[in-house]
Amino acid sequence: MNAPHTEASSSRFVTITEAGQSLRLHYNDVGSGSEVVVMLHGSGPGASGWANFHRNIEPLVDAGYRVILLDCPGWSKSDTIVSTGSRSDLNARCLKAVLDALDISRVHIIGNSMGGHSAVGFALANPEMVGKLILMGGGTGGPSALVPMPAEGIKLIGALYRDPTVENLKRMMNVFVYDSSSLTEELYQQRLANILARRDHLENFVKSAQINPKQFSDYGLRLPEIKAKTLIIWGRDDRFVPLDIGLRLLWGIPNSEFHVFSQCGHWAQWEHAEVFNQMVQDFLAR
Ligand SMILES: O=C(O)/C=C/C(=O)/C=C/C=C(\O)C(=O)O
Repeated sequence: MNAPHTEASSSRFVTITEAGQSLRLHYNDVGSGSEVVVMLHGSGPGASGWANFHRNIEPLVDAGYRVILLDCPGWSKSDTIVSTGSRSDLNARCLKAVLDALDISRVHIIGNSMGGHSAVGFALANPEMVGKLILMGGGTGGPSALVPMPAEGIKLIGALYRDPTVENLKRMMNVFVYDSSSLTEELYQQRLANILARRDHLENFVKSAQINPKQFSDYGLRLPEIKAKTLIIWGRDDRFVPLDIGLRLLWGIPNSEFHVFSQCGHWAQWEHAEVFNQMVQDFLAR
C-alpha cells in the first residue's frame, strides 16, 4: 500500500510576477494523473489549500487525478500582499501565472468561498483553460436578496483578523460549521498556529479591506459567459455566504446544477466529505 500523501511531502514554491512585483507562492502538488484538479481555499485567517481540503485530496488522487492546492497571495506560506482591487481577479491572475510556470494548459477547479469567487474570475478570463467548475459557498461577490450583508460569519472573520485570539477563533468557527461539536481542540490549536504564524497576512488583509471593502467582484452580469459545466454545492445553514448566492449562480451559469446539503454550514467539503468526494468524482467523470 502507498504511504498517504502529506502536506510536507507535497509542498512546493513557484515565483511569479504580478503587476510588476515578484511573488513567491506556495502550493501542494499531489498525484500524477494527466487531468489536473486545482483546489482554491477560502479567505478565513489561517486558511490554506491543505487546511480547507485535507479530507478531499486522497480520493481524487486515488481516482487518478493530479491535485494542485494553491495558497493564494496573503495566505499560509505564500508571500503577503495588499489587495487594492478585486481579490478574486488577483487570485485568478496568480493561478494563471502558476499554471503557465508549471506548463499546465487545462484544469478543473474546485473553489471554496473566496476560492469559488476566484475560480469564476479565472474561468471568465481564461475560458479555454477550464474543464469543469465546482463551486462551494462562493462564486461571486455581491448582495444576498435575503440576508443583510456582510453576513454574521463574515463579521466574525473581520473580528478575528483584527484581534486573533482563541476566543474570536472559536466564535467564528462556532458559526462556520452546522455541528460545532465536530470541531476538535486539535483543529482549533492548528488553526490558531496557522493564524499567528503570519501576522503580516492578518495586517495586510485588514489594510486591503480598509482600502477597498469590496474585495470580491460581483460577477452576476457576466455569469452567462461561463461555458464550463458547473456543479454548485452549498450548505443550507451557511452563515457566511448565504444560500441564495448559490441560486444566483444557478440562474446565471447556463450549464450548471445545484446540490444543497441540509445540516451543513460553510464547509461542505469537510462537513459532508464522503458524499462530497463521491459527487465530485461522478461529476468529473461524466
Ligand atoms: O466574503 C466572502 O464572500 C468569502 C468569504 C470566505 O472566503 C470565507 C472563507 C473562510 C474559510 O474558508 C476558512 O477556512 O476560514
